[in-house]
Amino acid sequence: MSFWDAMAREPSLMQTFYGAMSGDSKLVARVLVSDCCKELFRGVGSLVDVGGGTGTMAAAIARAYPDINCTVFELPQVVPDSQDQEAFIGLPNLQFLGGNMFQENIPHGDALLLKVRKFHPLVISKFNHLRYVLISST
Ligand SMILES: C[S@@+](CC[C@H](N)C(=O)[O-])C[C@H]1O[C@@H](n2cnc3c(N)ncnc32)[C@H](O)[C@@H]1O
Repeated sequence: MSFWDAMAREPSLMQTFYGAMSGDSKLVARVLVSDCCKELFRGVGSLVDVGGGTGTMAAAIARAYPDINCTVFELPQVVPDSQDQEAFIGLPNLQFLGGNMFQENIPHGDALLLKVRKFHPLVISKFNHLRYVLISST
């Protein structure tokens, strides 16, 4: 059983983990959507946050750039609670898609966002053909 599957069996652990991830993303998102990073988003019409957790980062981008269509691609067990968050209602350019990045095709996007500590070779091979990869690492 994977770490993620094991965690899915412990709702309180899930809440703590994804809450912590979201808190970190709030900080990083403040920089990413500030004027200093505007250039990164030039020409980007669609963005996929791969393993985007509860959507904090994608939502910040969707709010700052209403013309960018943002998708959070996450494990199916994380999506239902995430997409129902009240803060995301009224963000027409934000959607969630459940899937496993190692088993399924990552949806197409002009830009992919992936927050990891180190790259898994499988992930790199999937990203090779893409135009942009925005990386944020804690
Ligand atoms: C380090 S957390 C980062 C979460 C989010 N990007 C953030 O910054 O808050 C890694 C994320 O990848 C997701 N994840 C792990 N394995 C995955 C897979 N095979 N396919 C899709 N998402 C996956 C986890 O559910 C988790 O939300």
